[in-house]
Amino acid sequence: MTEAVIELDQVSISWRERLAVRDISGAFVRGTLTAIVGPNGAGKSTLVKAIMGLVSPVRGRIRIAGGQGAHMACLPQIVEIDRSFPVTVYDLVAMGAWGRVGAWRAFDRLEHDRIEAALELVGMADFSRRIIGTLSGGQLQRALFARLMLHEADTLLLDEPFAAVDRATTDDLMALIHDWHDEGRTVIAVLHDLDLVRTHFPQTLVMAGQAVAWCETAQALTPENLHLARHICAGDYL
Ligand SMILES: Nc1ncnc2c1ncn2[C@@H]1O[C@H](COP(=O)(O)OP(=O)(O)OP(=O)(O)O)[C@@H](O)[C@H]1O
Repeated sequence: MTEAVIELDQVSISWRERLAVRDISGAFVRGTLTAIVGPNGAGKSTLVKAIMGLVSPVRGRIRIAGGQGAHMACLPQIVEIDRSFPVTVYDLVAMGAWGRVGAWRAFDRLEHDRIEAALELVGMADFSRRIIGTLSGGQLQRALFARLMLHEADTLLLDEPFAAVDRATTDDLMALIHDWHDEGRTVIAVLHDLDLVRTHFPQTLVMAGQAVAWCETAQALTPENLHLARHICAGDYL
């Protein structure tokens, strides 16, 4: 089955009058595991935000199967998390269930069990009462993965999930991503580690404002495509 869950039709997105993403067309197919790679400033995060409906394209269309926001959840860049906010790990993870429960209603036993199970899966069961400001980068990222799980979304977008985490945490969290993929979910992750992409991600979108390649990873991550992406982002072809 090759049903598109997210379809991009000549999508351009601007940031303060400048195009950050230019004329990207293609589809993320249901159940696929796709990496988005590219140099700094290539428009990767901007594209993720547009797919989540947080910014609008200036040209083109983004079609989401089931409508904008349907069954999608996003792991933001860790730098976007306000770690000074006085919230416990448990409450941070519980926020993932707000879509079902609402922000102000008490959690029932089922939601509580879901939160505990997610904390257990990410290896954070013993940290549930800790304030998030006291966590290491890797511990916070584990907690954010648990929050993402609470959404029970069919499509998951992760923006640099392994930035500032150690190898062991990367391996544990990568195993969770494989579990989601095995369950038939669509997973899209912005990544910088190309070896990790080659090992784990069957599909890759190489960005440099525009799409340089969007296909099977071995064909996308050629030296030519990576060279081209670097030069486009450096402004050599303007
Ligand atoms: N919130 C923002 N503040 C400043 N510039 C932005 C912002 N959002 C987008 N831009 C600009 O849009 C372009 C694309 O940025 P974006 O963050 O999407 O790239 P990226 O590929 O995710 O980069 P990185 O790998 O460095 O995170 C850049 O030129 C950037 O300066």
